[in-house]
Amino acid sequence: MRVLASAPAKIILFGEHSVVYGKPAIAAAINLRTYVWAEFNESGAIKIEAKDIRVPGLTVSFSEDEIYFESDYGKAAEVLSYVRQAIELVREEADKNGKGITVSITSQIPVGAGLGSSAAVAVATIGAVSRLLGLELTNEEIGKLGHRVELLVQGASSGIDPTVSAIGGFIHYEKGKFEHLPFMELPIVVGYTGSSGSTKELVAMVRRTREEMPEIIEPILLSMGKIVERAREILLSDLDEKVRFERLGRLMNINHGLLDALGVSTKKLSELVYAARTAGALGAKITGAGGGGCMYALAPEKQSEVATAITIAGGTPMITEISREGLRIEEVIP
Ligand SMILES: Nc1ncnc2c1ncn2[C@@H]1O[C@H](COP(=O)(O)OP(=O)(O)O)[C@@H](O)[C@H]1O
Ligand SMILES: C[C@@](O)(CCOP(=O)(O)O)CC(=O)O
Ligand SMILES: [Mg+2]
Repeated sequence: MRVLASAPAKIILFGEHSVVYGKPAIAAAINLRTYVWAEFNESGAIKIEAKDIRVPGLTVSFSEDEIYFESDYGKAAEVLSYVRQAIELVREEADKNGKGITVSITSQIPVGAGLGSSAAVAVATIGAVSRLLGLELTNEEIGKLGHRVELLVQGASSGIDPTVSAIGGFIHYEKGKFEHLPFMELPIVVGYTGSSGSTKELVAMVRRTREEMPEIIEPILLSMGKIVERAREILLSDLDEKVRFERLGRLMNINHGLLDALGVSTKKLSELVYAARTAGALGAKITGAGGGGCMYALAPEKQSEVATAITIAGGTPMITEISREGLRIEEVIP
């Protein structure tokens, strides 16, 4: 039997980092996906084929007639830890530790770019392997297991990414609980800096700063939570669309400034943010953990101008759509 599952990337519209400290956040699934095939193998071992992830620490030596490969096994194994933990968790749930499983991954989501590639790979792996082992889990339950995977690998995780990747759409999230917001098309442009940041390291950095100067950092996190509350009210209001977008844009700009204050922006991210605003975006901010990765801009009727400005500033624009669907079982071959 072979099973193919897929799970989407996300953007965090408001509230990354503060969500780790129990504040609310708003996120949406987007139409970039990670695909995972799962099947049994005869060896009894877990085998992971990650087809488009770079393995750090690889050395290749050439002599006259031979090629030697050396790899830093620690680093290589670490890169695959989300997938490994996802498989282990499902095997524990299914109580079927004996059978070998081969998992094969292809992904459209840039890695370490703030678009939730870690959550998508965990959710798609749990989806494929749980179906292979005959477990009947809801997407919501799979989102919770995805959260456990992120906690095991990163040490800290709010759970918003695996939740939105599993259930899809547009959500308000707070302390493990989510509410679907009414589905709406948002005129956004994502700008990718081309560099990456590690969520594990950035979350740890914010934690250290908060421990060092709580009286300064706590009010910033509180303020981010207040931004989310206002954004939710605006999204649920019957205000005219133009007014809604203007207000959301202002909140995005404040949220970006606060993320910068936490130290998670980079020169390139801020350049893309300012380029987008100059080209007519109503608001622009980092999405995800930062330290590289992506920003997004809200740009009604200005999406192509903003995309051009992001390109001129050295970034890669992506005009994405919100994905209603979360985890999907694409194929089951008996
Ligand atoms: N296609 C993939 N195959 C295997 N692992 C992946 C894949 N995509 C992402 N990952 C895992 O997720 C990590 C990146 O997660 P993270 O630092 O949270 O950034 P983000 O979730 O923003 O992309 C990678 O280092 C890798 O361990
Ligand atoms: C920084 C954070 O709020 C979001 C991280 O998203 P990403 O892994 O950078 O896509 C962490 C979390 O919510 O667990
Ligand atoms: Mg992540």
